[in-house]
Amino acid sequence: MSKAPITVAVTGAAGQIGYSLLFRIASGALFGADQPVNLRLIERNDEKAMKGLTGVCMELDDCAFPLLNSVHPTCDIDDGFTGVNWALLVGSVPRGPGMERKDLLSINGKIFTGQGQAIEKNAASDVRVLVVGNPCNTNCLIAMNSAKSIPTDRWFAMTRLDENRAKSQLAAKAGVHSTAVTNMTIWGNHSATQYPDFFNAKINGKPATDSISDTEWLQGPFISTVQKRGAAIIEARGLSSAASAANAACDTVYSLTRPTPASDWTSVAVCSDGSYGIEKGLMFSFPIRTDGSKWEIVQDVPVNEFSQAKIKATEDELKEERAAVTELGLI
Ligand SMILES: NC(=O)C1=CN([C@@H]2O[C@H](COP(=O)(O)OP(=O)(O)OC[C@H]3O[C@@H](n4cnc5c(N)ncnc54)[C@H](O)[C@@H]3O)[C@@H](O)[C@H]2O)C=CC1
Ligand SMILES: O=C([O-])CC(=O)C(=O)O
Repeated sequence: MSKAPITVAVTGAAGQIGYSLLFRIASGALFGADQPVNLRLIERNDEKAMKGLTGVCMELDDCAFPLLNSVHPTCDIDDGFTGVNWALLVGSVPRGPGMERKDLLSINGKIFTGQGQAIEKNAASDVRVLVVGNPCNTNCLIAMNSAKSIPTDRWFAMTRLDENRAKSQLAAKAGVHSTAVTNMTIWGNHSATQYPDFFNAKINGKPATDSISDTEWLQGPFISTVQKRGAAIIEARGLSSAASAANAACDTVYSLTRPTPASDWTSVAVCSDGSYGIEKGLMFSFPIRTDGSKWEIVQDVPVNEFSQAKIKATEDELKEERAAVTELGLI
């Protein structure tokens, strides 16, 4: 007997990331080759956006995906989040050249109060939420605080693109394939203060620092390349990264819904429980392991003085962002 479909809402479905993401979801990349999905596609109440969404729905039809059970386009968020098991919150304005992601707080932050409330009111009782729209950690904080009856362990903000970027950089430097790089933690904010932790990363099961002895590169260009990769893509493309962001969203949901491979972990921002001294309640990226349904922050990852200073800087930035959205009345 075929499985009951999983219902996935995607906001900003007619945008750049949406255009890469929806076809992956419909083809089974998130939940597997035997798992049907319903898509609930949410766009702004705007003629151009909704017309674009109509075109995307036509293309989804034209793929005749075996696993795609239904597609429901809407600009009504209550309707859009009805019965959803996963809500992928992508819809928001991307930054342009010269902007930092936190410059988007006042533009995008308000989207997430209404969406949090609509998810609380309409979603399935097992709903899980992944925020992609920037600044994603603090947008997630806003949505989570607007939906207090949904347990805090259901809320995630995406730092997997940073994890993937960091793995690729280490792999290129060590002359190995990116799959040889494991245990890659991104600590903190999806921003230029994030800390890609090379000390605890492994290459072929051994400390990455055994393969890469260039400490100056690890402490300097490696970290700053990962931190500033989004800006470099905007500079090169004139548009923010979309295909790699959609790919990372798929990876995030995939990793959260399957057991984490032995002795590895993955990075995603979750509501801090005070682990590693990070203030409780901040949406902070940690090393995470899961059995496919319950996740935990990996404890006892060594944090030396260098790492501690980097982790503190990104925590401080998240506190500043939280103060800014508190000031704006969003939490
Ligand atoms: N966390 C991460 O690693 C990454 C996050 N992003 C962020 O993802 C977001 C989306 O990026 P793109 O798809 O490239 O932008 P885009 O501008 O191509 O698409 C955004 C879509 O969202 C829609 N939208 C805006 N407000 C909405 C609302 N209130 N409800 C529903 N839909 C709404 C727009 O109509 C548009 O179709 C941006 O904030 C971007 O900065 C992008 C790359 C990586
Ligand atoms: O940099 C941006 O604004 C888009 C983004 O989040 C990324 O590419 O990491």
